Amino acid sequence: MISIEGLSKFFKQDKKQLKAVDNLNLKINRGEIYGIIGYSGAGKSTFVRLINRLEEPTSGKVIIDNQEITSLKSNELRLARREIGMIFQHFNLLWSRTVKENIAFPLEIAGVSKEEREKRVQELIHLVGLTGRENAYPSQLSGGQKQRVGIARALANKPKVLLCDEATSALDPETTNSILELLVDINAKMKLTIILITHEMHVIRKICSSVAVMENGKVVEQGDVLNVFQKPQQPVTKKFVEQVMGNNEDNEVINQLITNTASGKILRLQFIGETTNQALISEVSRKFNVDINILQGKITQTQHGAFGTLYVQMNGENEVIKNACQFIENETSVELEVIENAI
Ligand SMILES: Nc1ncnc2c1ncn2[C@@H]1O[C@H](COP(=O)(O)OP(=O)(O)OP(=O)(O)O)[C@@H](O)[C@H]1O
Repeated sequence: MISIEGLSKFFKQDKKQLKAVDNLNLKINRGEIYGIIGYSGAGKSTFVRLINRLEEPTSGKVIIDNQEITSLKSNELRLARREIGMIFQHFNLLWSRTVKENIAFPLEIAGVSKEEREKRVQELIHLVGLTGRENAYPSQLSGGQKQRVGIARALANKPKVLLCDEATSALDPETTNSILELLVDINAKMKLTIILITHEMHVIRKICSSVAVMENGKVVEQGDVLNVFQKPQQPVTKKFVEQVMGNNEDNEVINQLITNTASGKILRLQFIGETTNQALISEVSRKFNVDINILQGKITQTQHGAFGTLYVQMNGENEVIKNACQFIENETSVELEVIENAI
């Protein structure tokens, strides 16, 4: 468990005090992938750098598994840092060293024997999918491969925690996905806690179980990713959710659907953590002899199942439609709202 208590970092800027991180309080469970999202300048990087004390806090505590990181002396801090790996947006690799030598670097510093180093480096190269590239230099690698080296290096000393500072922001969407999948794989295999900062909600959606939203140095909202997607409270959170879901639920859209739909009933289906959204439509259609047309909507996958809204048109006899609706309401976790009888 990681506990952040009253953590603050103030900088002096033009004789004024800038509150980059302002009284942060968070609890992060062991083994989870915890996302911190915020726009540029929100204080995310400063926060993540306070966790391993790359930045010294103005006040407050960081406690990892009962060890107060913020009160450690420099010797103790050096040892504690072996248990906190970090990866960066621009990879921070050593350009004059090969892939193998970059990954071995933290092991050399930790005084690991040559034989053991070589064994561990081979394991890591295999883990991050870089077999065959051991002797390449960073300049010969793609962005995704460079980040794989960064990840292998961060994992060399078998840390308990991995900090990811905008680790996919310099990568194209496809490479981003492959790096995110690698992080999920590592999280499951090594049971390590991942704290990831980003300004992209799809990164949170894809791999995080919990999220905190930062604005002006403060956490303005936090919770399970599904809950935050379902009921974003703060304007900034709503904007982030719209990055993924769009903003298609206004009355105008619904009115248009009603006008354009000639028969049957229009239903709004809200999926929250559902794993079988496609199966539901075909199941209801088969079971009740109704036709279901998907009119519009968006379903997206999170770590805890599907989330989103579908507008559908259901055609059939009134009594049958009623039974089908009752089935959806009573037998599934999908929330149903009958919008309107089409004319
Ligand atoms: N060393 C520093 N000295 C002075 N001000 C700083 C320093 N580091 C960060 N800041 C300021 O603190 C605020 C938060 O910066 P931070 O980099 O943590 O935000 P961020 O959310 O990570 O944004 P970005 O994604 O753009 O890096 C900004 O206003 C920044 O200018």
